[in-house]
Amino acid sequence: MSARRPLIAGNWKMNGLRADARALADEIGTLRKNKSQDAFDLLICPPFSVIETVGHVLDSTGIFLGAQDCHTAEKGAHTGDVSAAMLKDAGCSHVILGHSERRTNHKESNELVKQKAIAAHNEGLIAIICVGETETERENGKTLEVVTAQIKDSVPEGARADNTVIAYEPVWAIGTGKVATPDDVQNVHGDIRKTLAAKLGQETADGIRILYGGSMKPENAKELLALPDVDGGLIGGAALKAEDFWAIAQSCPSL
Ligand SMILES: O=C(CO)COP(=O)(O)O
Repeated sequence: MSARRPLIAGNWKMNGLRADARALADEIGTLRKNKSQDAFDLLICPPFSVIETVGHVLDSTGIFLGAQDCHTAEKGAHTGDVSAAMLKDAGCSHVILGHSERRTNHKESNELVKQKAIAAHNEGLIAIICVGETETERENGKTLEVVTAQIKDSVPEGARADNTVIAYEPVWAIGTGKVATPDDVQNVHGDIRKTLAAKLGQETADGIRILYGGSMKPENAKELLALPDVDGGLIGGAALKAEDFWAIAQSCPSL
């Protein structure tokens, strides 16, 4: 079991019109309000279009609000993009960066993810930096090599426990129902922490939370969240159902 306070983060991806988003946030907020002594942090990352709507609903629930991407620049001629300053202004405390859906579909490099993380840090946002291998990389025995390179090259030198979270999301496990075995997850998370320690110093690495993401559900959450280097989850599909998201959070070991 980890000594770090677990973070259960919902990545809603491109889901949620205003009425649905409001209803879902309200359901989660109500569950949270009934339990004020939780041994975990909760975070919801809705699409840009409903950030403010969800933020209003979450007000005074203690649930953190985040976004799913940001630009490297503070402002300027970047049609369609949103800056870290704008997210902060809209009430966000966190931003997911380098999700595999962006690394793949938008050709985001490690260097770009790092520049986005620096932009997020400059605005006082917590960057959730995603890493993870593809199925082919895994089959070729390249998991640790790929993830180590992603950590080395996507995490800024200024990363600390209070401004950075890592999410290990094996690409082949996202939205597929396939989940990495607890042994594999612990092995990769342990390796990520070693890489962070070499890059940032042992003490900093010890405090940084490393989340697992990829088909995390109420049925498998307890076993995953009990692993020594798993400090929470980044949840996709199951975050769109309040009771499943809450059940996952309830699976966190108590501190
Ligand atoms: O990509 C994910 C979270 O960022 C995981 O998605 P699923 O939980 O739907 O597999």
